[in-house]
Amino acid sequence: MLDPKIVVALDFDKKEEAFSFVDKIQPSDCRLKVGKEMFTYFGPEFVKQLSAKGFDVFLDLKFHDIPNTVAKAVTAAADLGVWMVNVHASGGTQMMIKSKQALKPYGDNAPLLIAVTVLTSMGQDDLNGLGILKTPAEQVLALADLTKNAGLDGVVCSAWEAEALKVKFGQDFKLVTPGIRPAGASSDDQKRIMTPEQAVAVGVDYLVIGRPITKSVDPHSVLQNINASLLMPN
Ligand SMILES: O=c1ccn([C@@H]2O[C@H](COP(=O)(O)O)[C@@H](O)[C@H]2O)c(=O)[nH]1
Repeated sequence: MLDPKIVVALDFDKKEEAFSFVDKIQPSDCRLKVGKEMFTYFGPEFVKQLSAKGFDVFLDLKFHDIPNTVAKAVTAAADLGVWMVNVHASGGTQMMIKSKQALKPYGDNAPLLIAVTVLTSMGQDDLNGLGILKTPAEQVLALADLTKNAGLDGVVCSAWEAEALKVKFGQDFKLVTPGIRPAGASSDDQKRIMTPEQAVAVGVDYLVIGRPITKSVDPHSVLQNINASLLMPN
């Protein structure tokens, strides 16, 4: 069975541009991530259109609210038929437990439920600004611990934390990492970055990549080249 590792962040403000990209690729090349921008513009119908083309969709809305509200939002995502959905681990244990319970009726068809730890755009200064004195790695570990204990399937983190998380939580605990940048690419607003090849080598399960692919002059070739690089031994 195909299990593409790349999840392309479809952050476009025009549906036509997103479809022009999607029409050049296959579900065997990558999965697709729909985040706040495209979901706010184009809604559930857009997600259904991507699924109808055969793509697994990661609905990256990072729910963060009281347990009842988040559990219902996660249920709505499951009804939409997405492959993966996420919440913020900092929403707390009860919020995560209730969200996981909400997916029970879906059995094997439930989406993977993962939790965001520390955004990849944040470094030590950003954490300190929030009054958090732990290092990003320590804070990720603490939030991943809450996530694992709440029974979720994995976390969103940076590839920098991947090795330690796999050692502590095991191979089945999924690691989904944005902040992936091919060598030489601009880091944009990302702070904790790693190349696709290095990220796979440290145990990342799914690589979220947006602008380095979608803003390039030949996005399809960039995607193919990254996929090819993942097959080569380091
Ligand atoms: O910690 C996080 C969580 C989510 N994201 C999302 O991933 C993509 C990254 O896009 P790039 O263009 O490759 O930077 C984007 O949709 C973010 O909302 C993240 O970057 N970091």
